[in-house]
Amino acid sequence: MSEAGKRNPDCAIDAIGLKTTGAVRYNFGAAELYEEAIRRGEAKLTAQGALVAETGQHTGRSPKDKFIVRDDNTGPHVWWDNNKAISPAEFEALHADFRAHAKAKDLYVQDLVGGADAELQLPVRVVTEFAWHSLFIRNLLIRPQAAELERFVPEMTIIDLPSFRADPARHGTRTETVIAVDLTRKIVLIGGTSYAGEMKKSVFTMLNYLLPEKGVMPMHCSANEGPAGDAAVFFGLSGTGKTTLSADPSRTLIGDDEHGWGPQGVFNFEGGCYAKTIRLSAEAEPEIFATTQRFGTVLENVVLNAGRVPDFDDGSLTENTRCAYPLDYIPNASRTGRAGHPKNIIMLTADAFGVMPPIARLTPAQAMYHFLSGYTAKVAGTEKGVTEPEATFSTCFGAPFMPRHPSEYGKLLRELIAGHGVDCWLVNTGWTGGAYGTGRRMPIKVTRALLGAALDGSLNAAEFRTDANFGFEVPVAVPGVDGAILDPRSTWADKAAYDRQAAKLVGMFAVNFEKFEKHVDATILGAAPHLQEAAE
Ligand SMILES: Nc1ncnc2c1ncn2[C@@H]1O[C@H](COP(=O)(O)OP(=O)(O)OP(=O)(O)O)[C@@H](O)[C@H]1O
Ligand SMILES: O=C([O-])CC(=O)C(=O)O
Ligand SMILES: [Mn+2]
Repeated sequence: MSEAGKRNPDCAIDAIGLKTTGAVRYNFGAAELYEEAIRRGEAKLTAQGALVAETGQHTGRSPKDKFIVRDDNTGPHVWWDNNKAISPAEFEALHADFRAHAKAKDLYVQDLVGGADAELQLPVRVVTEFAWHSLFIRNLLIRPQAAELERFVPEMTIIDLPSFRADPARHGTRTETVIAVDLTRKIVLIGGTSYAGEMKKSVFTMLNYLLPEKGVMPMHCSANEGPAGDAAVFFGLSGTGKTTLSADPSRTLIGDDEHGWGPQGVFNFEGGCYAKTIRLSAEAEPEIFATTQRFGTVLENVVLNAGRVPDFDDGSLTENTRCAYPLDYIPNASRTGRAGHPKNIIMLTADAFGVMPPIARLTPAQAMYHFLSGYTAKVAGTEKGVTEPEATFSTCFGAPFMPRHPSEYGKLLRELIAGHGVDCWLVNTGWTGGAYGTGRRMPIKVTRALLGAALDGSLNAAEFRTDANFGFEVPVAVPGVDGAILDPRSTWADKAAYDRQAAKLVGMFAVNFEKFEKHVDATILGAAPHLQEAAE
């Protein structure tokens, strides 16, 4: 048994009101959790020593099954148009039923921390039914030192019981799946799903609620730092490239998904990464690929071939295949999880309409407009034979995780951008040469070259044109990049089709932004895209 495991493990669950006649495994490390997960038939070993688990029905988050307890404390502060409420009584019933469900189960407990800033950190106790979930969350959050564990007092509790089935009549849920968040008592109950990402995003949701009151901006972004100490943050919705682009051998990785920006600068909420692995290639993403080839990494819904080698091209379980690893599995990752104030903010979008340029410079007002819009596009399900992409607007680049009104986050960000003179950029990692179905995905090499120029400051010296539709500035030439790709219209064989597609997208932005109009001033409204007569 590990050193930490020698502490009375029952105390750890007692303290949060749980009891079980089963075993309680406290703060097990990777080796012990591997043995447990394999012994219990939860997971398998890959040929290279990673652990791989399947999640069954739920291979992604279930945002429609997420609920926040509406009480006197949260009532006035939560953005209820975006968050579903359950009553304190429904949560109580759920909590009691979770306790009953756990009463004879073996349970895994991890004492971890959210937030790399000592002043702002949130100690979290995570109790799971699955050993592999225990390893996942141990990889993802910050692992306290032994001395810190001795005096660990949890502020937040997560109980994750995938075999639990919620009862809509009794618990106020939509289905048997539930993610119930009590922001007041800092308890999250997860049932009816095995998707591990729910746990990490629960901590994110909690910090997104707690930190604005302390004047700290929580962000769905990755972050890294250049050799001159220049930090950059990369906002973006799922699949836009936060994880891929923040892993950059020339820069120190701070984190891949969730950060705070406070008076001291930027800090990671987490101690690990959760990377997409579909079609992962050693050539395009060597650092991330390497994490999948070693002991300790958790692969989720990745299919193995007969030799137990991961087949990253196999999306038969889901397109959302993932790997979860501690931050230090990336060479050149920060040991502190902290950096100074960002010099650059990148807003990532995967524009499947092929309308947006691969990079554009934003004014502070345009940055606020795009932050509140939170645009990306999803490619339609191939099985249905539909080729038309679907626009997604998710405010703050993370609406499912934002308990407060976007204007609160927007105000914080606006002040920080102004106060620190940050340069802002929009980067399209989506389609070029046409929309999805006609064009191709932006080569990662191109995106990296453009980002390199933005982050080292050289791009600011380029010649820019103003985009006719979006009003932002687009570089005309960048050393090392084929100039044609900078102007999306020029990459389309059919210019009229481009203009129609651009008009459609501008229209979608306008409709989406209506709900924010009364919350923003004229400067931000003036940064909205406007349809122009096309050139030529
Ligand atoms: N030009 C590009 N830039 C970035 N990623 C690209 C590009 N072209 C293709 N990709 C692929 O797109 C995916 C980007 O996913 P990534 O994991 O970085 O998203 P994310 O923003 O971290 O999402 P999540 O919040 O869900 O973790 C990767 O699978 C990557 O290989
Ligand atoms: O949490 C997840 O499932 C993955 C993620 O980062 C996101 O969706 O933004
Ligand atoms: Mn990611």
